[in-house]
Amino acid sequence: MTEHLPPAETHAPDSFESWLRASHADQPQDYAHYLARQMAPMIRALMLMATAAFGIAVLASHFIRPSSVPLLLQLLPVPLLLLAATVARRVQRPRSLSLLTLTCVLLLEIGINLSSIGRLQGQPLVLPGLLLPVASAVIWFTRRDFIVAMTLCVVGPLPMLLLGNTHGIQIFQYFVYMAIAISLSAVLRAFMARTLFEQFRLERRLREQANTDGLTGLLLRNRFLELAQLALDIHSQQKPVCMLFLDADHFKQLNDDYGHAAGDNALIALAAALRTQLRQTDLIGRIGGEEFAMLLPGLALPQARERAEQLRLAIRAIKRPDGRLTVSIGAAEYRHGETVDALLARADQAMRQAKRGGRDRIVSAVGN
Ligand SMILES: Nc1nc2c(ncn2[C@@H]2O[C@H](COP(=O)(O)OP(=O)(O)OP(=O)(O)O)[C@@H](O)[C@H]2O)c(=O)[nH]1
Repeated sequence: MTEHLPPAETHAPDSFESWLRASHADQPQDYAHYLARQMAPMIRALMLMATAAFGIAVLASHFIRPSSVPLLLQLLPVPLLLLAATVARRVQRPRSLSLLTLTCVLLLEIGINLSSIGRLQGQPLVLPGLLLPVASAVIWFTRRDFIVAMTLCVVGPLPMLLLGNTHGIQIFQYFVYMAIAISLSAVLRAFMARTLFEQFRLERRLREQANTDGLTGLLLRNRFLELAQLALDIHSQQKPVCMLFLDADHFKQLNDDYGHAAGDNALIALAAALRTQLRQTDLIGRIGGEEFAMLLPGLALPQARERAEQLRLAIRAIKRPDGRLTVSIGAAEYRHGETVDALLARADQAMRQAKRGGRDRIVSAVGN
């Protein structure tokens, strides 16, 4: 009885869920991590700079114009700020980094408000200037980070302004200063965010190119094996997994008789034929010159052989100058505890047997 195979999905580029959707689609999470990696050193540096500037400003103003708040209390945020900067050195995740930075802004605000108590009017207005550089450090992450950071900048110094002796003109000056600074941040963010995203995409494309074969666009051996091992780890507990090893027949002859370009065209057509049979969970790679491998999660050997037969016929439909393009295929089913290399080696052995048996055929690995 013939079992029905799951339908092949035509838009599943070289799939295993389109390389776990990591290589082709724009990945907001990947991008957030990329940003965190890029921005982390600057964020830490700004935290330290703001801490040092805050400490110096509080000490200096204490000697110039002492406030009624004890100096130690005014300096209380400094160790906490240093702690936040130290923790930030180890943090990689964008959300945690953003939270730490916003905490740093909050601590600065507490310090700024503390140091303003009992001072002459207007004197502490310099300190809110420390907030923007630190708050700006996270505004690239998400729009929400931008809004939270800018709101903190505006709202944080308000107690100092409203409860202190600050007169109306100074409050007005403060808001003009903040409005200019925030507008500037918004404009910078809009342009920088686009540049950073383009750079992220470019770097990712370069990484992908390093993993894919230039001629067929399929995964190269190492990347194929890496992803195949991952797919085995994910799928092999619950369902069978098979590996096909495909090798084009008499390929040297094609090259020798009709030139390398004819051989290249045949390889491109072969890869395209493989792609048309691909499901989301499958994975294909070009693992050698005219050798291809296909991992088929969810298929036991009889079904994998059926799929191999479909592939063999699809490839047979490709014309080469001296006749039909054919492949010899070895099929092997995953055995518990086996590595992907061992599975591939068994499929390879079966393929060699198919060659010895006359080519253009499918052979299953022994022991399956
Ligand atoms: N055009 C082209 N040829 C390639 C490429 N990579 C490998 N080849 C050729 O593929 C041929 C493989 O030859 P063999 O390993 O002798 O195998 P075969 O001639 O296919 O014979 P069987 O496998 O025994 O059927 C060699 O001539 C390689 O030069 C490529 O990217 N483009």
